[in-house]
Amino acid sequence: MAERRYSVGYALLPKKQHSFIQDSLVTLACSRGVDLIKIDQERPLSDQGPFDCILHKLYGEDWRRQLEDFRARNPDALILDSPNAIERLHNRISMLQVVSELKIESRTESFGIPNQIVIYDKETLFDEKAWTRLKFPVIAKPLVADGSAKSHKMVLIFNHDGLNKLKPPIVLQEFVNHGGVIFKVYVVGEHVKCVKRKSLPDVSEEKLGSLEGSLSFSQVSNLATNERSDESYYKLMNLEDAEMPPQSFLKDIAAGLRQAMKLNLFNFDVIRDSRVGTRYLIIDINYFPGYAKMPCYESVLTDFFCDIFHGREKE
Ligand SMILES: Nc1ncnc2c1ncn2[C@@H]1O[C@H](COP(=O)(O)OP(=O)(O)OP(=O)(O)O)[C@@H](O)[C@H]1O
Ligand SMILES: O=P(O)(O)O[C@H]1[C@H](OP(=O)(O)O)[C@@H](OP(=O)(O)O)[C@@H](O)[C@@H](O)[C@@H]1OP(=O)(O)O
Ligand SMILES: [Mg+2]
Ligand SMILES: [Mg+2]
Repeated sequence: MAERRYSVGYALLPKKQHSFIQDSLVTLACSRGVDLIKIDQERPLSDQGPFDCILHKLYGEDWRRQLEDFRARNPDALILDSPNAIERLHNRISMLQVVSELKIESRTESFGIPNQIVIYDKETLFDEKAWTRLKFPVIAKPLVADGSAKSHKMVLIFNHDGLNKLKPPIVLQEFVNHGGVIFKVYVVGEHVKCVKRKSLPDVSEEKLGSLEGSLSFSQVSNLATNERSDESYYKLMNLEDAEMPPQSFLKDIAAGLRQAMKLNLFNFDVIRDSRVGTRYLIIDINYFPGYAKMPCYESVLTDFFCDIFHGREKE
């Protein structure tokens, strides 16, 4: 008897579709019984399908309503991931709150988030009392992380002079020296893959006093290179010497975040505190990141689809 095939309808913006829906992924998934089918965003979702799963990275009330309608009509189908769960990541305070509440068993490593405060208005920005807990340098990040270019615009603030050009609502997060390397941990269901990326260089205490008020930047960790083979990338960015955090530690954090956030598709950014080599800080969590930059993304995603469909057969 022919093996049951599964259909995954995807709804992505053009840039995302171009980067994520590569022939290599479609072909491999198809060979494993999973058909990736583009949802026509010009027509109602209810007129399309049938789908065993909807994979999406779209926002807005109309799309949310269509997904709710789809879920009501197809209670056994999967939605990856639910808009309610994704919403937590659109605010840089609620995004990291889940990390602060995470408990994992770890023998030597510890983790947390950097000291941070949220500033809703200019008055608070210049109110010294609001500052008692933070020390310079700090990174000013837009409070809203909604995928817009604006939500990635950051400013590294070295002293009070740098506060003038900030526009609340923002999060002010202590800049923690971490040796210029960031660890991006990609999560696809139970699959966890850590890669190294270029980050901001350390800021020495001595230099702090003489630095200009601030430095603006955006998505420093997203430097694309032609060949994605990690060895050459790590050499090019001289990242090869940076030691990876223990995989079991990252898997425990990934599993804890997945359970707490009820998300399957995300990555989280980890830096190692240069002052304490076994202390790791989570500074950012992203829904449905750039998986195509992850080594072997085709097999990881295809294995995940098989897990969710065949795993359900065993239920
Ligand atoms: N608290 C911090 N201490 C040190 N460096 C930081 C800190 N927060 C951010 N950075 C640096 O700034 C970069 C961007 O920060 P963050 O990841 O929060 O922004 P983003 O726009 O959400 O990035 P992404 O493209 O990963 O979504 C990080 O990759 C890291 O290099
Ligand atoms: O496509 P890219 O490779 O830039 O992926 C980036 C992704 O952009 P896209 O979803 O619009 O594609 C970003 O999404 P928004 O926060 O802007 O929603 C965010 O998830 C980054 O963390 C991803 O970079 P990565 O963490 O994987 O390095
Ligand atoms: Mg980040
Ligand atoms: Mg981010």
